[in-house]
Amino acid sequence: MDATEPRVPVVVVDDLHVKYRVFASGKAAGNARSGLLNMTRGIREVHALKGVSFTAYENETIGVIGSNGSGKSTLMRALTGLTPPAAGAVYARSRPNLLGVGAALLPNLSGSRNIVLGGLAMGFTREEVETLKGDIAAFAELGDSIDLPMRTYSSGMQARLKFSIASARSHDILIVDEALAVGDKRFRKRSEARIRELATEAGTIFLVSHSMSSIRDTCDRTIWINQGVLQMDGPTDEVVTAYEGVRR
Ligand SMILES: Nc1ncnc2c1ncn2[C@@H]1O[C@H](COP(=O)(O)OP(=O)(O)OP(=O)(O)O)[C@@H](O)[C@H]1O
Repeated sequence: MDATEPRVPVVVVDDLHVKYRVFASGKAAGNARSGLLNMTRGIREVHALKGVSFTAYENETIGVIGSNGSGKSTLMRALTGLTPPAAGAVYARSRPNLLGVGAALLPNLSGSRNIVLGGLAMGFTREEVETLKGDIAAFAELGDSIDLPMRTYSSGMQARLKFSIASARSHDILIVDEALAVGDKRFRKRSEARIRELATEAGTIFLVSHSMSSIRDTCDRTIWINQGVLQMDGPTDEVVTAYEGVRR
């Protein structure tokens, strides 16, 4: 992109807080006189995101990293609107899509039938699905297995098919959560290339991953979430190097 071109903001996250309320197994305090149980003692609050702020721009591919339980998935669910903020806000140009068609696929149907089903579930018309069917099957590289029921596929084969269906459509704002961790190395390289292609075709991509090589190969910018706080936000190389430094 030309450095003099004004950057178009696509997602603005403003001082976002997310809290979960969970019932912890503990001693519920009894109130002898009323006979009612005081359950409040058993409710624990997890403050999963504590004031996260950043702006994502058009055509950026942003890596999201952090250790287990740091708040990455919570942040992504908040972007899609699935998890409501306790405070702060998320503003987005259009609704961010989570890459995935998992729920729509049926194990007893063949790969080809699932391509049609998954395509329709993603909002393609019948004609569009018919046109794209061949490309989706070719990208998945499942050979003759494409005519076998999906329940006979290995988890890697299923992941390939899901990725191929989900990435057939370009999205304005796309969230890819660990989808690349499955599949073999060659497929991972091809899916990374496909993600870069989607980023140029359309808008903005968030890639959540524990694979630093995927993040380095795919993202120009990376945000690091640590215990619910935005620890660092900047060029991928700098952020990943700092992250790997503290994990050593
Ligand atoms: N539905 C939920 N109810 C209660 N607590 C939750 C819920 N989902 C997540 N949490 C808590 O919120 C915190 C952040 O979890 P989150 O799943 O966002 O982390 P993450 O960075 O995506 O982790 P991972 O790398 O393991 O996928 C954790 O402490 C987790 O236990």
